[in-house]
Amino acid sequence: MKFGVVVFPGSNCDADCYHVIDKVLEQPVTYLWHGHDDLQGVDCIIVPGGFSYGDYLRTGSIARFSPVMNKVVDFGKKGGLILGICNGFQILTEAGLLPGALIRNPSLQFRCENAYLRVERADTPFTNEFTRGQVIQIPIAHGEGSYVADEETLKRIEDNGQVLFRYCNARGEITPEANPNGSLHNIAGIINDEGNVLGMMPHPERCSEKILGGEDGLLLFKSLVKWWMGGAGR
Ligand SMILES: NC(=O)CC[C@H](N)C(=O)O
Repeated sequence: MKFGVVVFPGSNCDADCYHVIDKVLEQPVTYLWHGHDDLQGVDCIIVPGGFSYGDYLRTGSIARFSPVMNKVVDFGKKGGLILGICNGFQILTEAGLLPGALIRNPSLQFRCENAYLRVERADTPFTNEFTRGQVIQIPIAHGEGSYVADEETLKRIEDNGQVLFRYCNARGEITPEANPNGSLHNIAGIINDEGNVLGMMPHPERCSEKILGGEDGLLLFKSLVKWWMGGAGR
């Protein structure tokens, strides 16, 4: 299963994602330069975290106009697998591949810490290696990670089961105290209507090896490969 990691000016988690795919997951991976519009035949695109274009104007709002993003949007609309992490999630909402928006944390703080997440569904290409209701720990690192959407959109994504991860406490309870950034409904990650595009604020690539203090993130990458090898790729 061939992965592509998009690189914008200001991306800073691109090499971490590449490393996990290459050395831990042991799958083929290539970088996709923002200025090119060639997806190199990849099966899954990762839009990594960082500060694309310095977060000017609004996070993700400039990156969304990069030549590569035209192809990423086409790919997603045709059912291609896309994973947007942190700034990647922000870019995917700006590009219209995911509903809602990420705004500045109400605390006005850049939050860099471990967060507990509850896995809401285990029947998707991104979460089949987890169990439903599983509590996992994944680091967050962002200043603009507060998920918002209008009431109608929020109801639609909840009714459709598009929320895959919610911030919770160590016991898996969804509480305001466990919410690091004021996201509506404690939302940490959502998929699109069709289920092939995931955006999440926490960083699975930062907890995919024991030496980094945890491997919960690796299950997400493994889910993609399992789903692909299980028939989706043929
Ligand atoms: N780690 C990241 O991707 C940072 C995300 C974004 N630039 C923010 O601060 O909100």
